[in-house]
Amino acid sequence: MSYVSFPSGKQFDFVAIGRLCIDLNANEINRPMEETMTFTKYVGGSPANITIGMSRFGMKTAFIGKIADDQMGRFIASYLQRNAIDTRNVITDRTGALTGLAFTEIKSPTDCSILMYRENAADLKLTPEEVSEDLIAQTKVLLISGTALAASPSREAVFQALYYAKKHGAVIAFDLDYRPYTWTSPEETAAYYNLAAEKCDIILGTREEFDMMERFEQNPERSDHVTASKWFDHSAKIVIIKHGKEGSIAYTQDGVGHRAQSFPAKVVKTFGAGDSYAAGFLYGVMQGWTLEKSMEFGSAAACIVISSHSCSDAMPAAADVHDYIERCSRGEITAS
Ligand SMILES: Nc1ncnc2c1ncn2[C@@H]1O[C@H](COP(=O)(O)OP(=O)(O)OP(=O)(O)O)[C@@H](O)[C@H]1O
Ligand SMILES: O=C(O)C[C@@H](O)[C@H](O)C(=O)CO
Repeated sequence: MSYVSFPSGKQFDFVAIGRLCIDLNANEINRPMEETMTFTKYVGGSPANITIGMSRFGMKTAFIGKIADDQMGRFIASYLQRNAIDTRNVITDRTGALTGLAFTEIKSPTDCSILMYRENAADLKLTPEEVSEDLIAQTKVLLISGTALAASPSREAVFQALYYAKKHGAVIAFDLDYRPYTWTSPEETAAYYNLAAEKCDIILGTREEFDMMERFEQNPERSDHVTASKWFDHSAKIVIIKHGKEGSIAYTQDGVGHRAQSFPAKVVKTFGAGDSYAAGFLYGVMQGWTLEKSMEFGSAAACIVISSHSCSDAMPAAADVHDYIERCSRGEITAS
């Protein structure tokens, strides 16, 4: 059964808007940042990672965002291009804004944190006038991500993109991607997240991210079913609530909860699980697979990324994900 129908006759399968930054992932893992001496540089930012994932699955993709006018910005643009992502709407900032940097600390597979440098970040400078209506008119799916809502003018740029997506019939996916360090107050955060989510067809978030949006007021029991139901009064067709290693549940308008277990993984770090899960899941539903199969595919893609050093560069091809699922079914992969 198909819960979302994707428009046909579009040039792009998938366009995302939002954060483009640099991840500097600790090379010396299993130790605190104070003792970490070297890092490897990767493209980062949740929507960028998801787009790279979709492109590796063979989807036709493009990105809408803003990069700094410096070596880091040029590194990001060329990496996207090498991954066959259309960058016609990746704008170069001319105001002296900087590329956001995320230094990751990998103390253990379950204890990872991020040290962010996001003062005057270029990605938050994208203006509504810079969002290309033509590009959004030409995509089956538009993905938005929460961090771009944290400040103006990027916030208004996202709402402009939502307007164009509705106007031209693109399916809208929202990865909540809540990063507290980019926001100033819980009230402001919840207000903008809720306003954007009302307009979206597919909403993906962790239990904690939905808690942030609900502020515990409407749902003191933290029930996934209560969380999902609210969005079906707006535009949502699918609401996914992720529970890390415990798996995920997708609710549909008929009130049914579709569950997916996670797969075993030799975890290096947990960053990037949500991004690869989103890419795998969206790819699956765009192939017309069942929700269960799409979630399974997303869960296996997540395992590949969390077993690797990076988020973006580790995004797998579809054959790698199928292979991972088969190896798990043969008992060849066990948890770390
Ligand atoms: N330790 C783990 N072992 C196996 N699979 C995992 C693990 N952690 C996450 N996953 C898989 O990844 C999916 C998404 O993970 P999670 O709920 O942690 O998302 P997230 O918090 O958005 O991720 P991120 O850390 O990238 O922000 C889960 O539903 C699960 O399938
Ligand atoms: O901005 C962050 O929080 C880190 C990102 O750059 C990282 O690539 C990520 O978003 C993983 O989900």
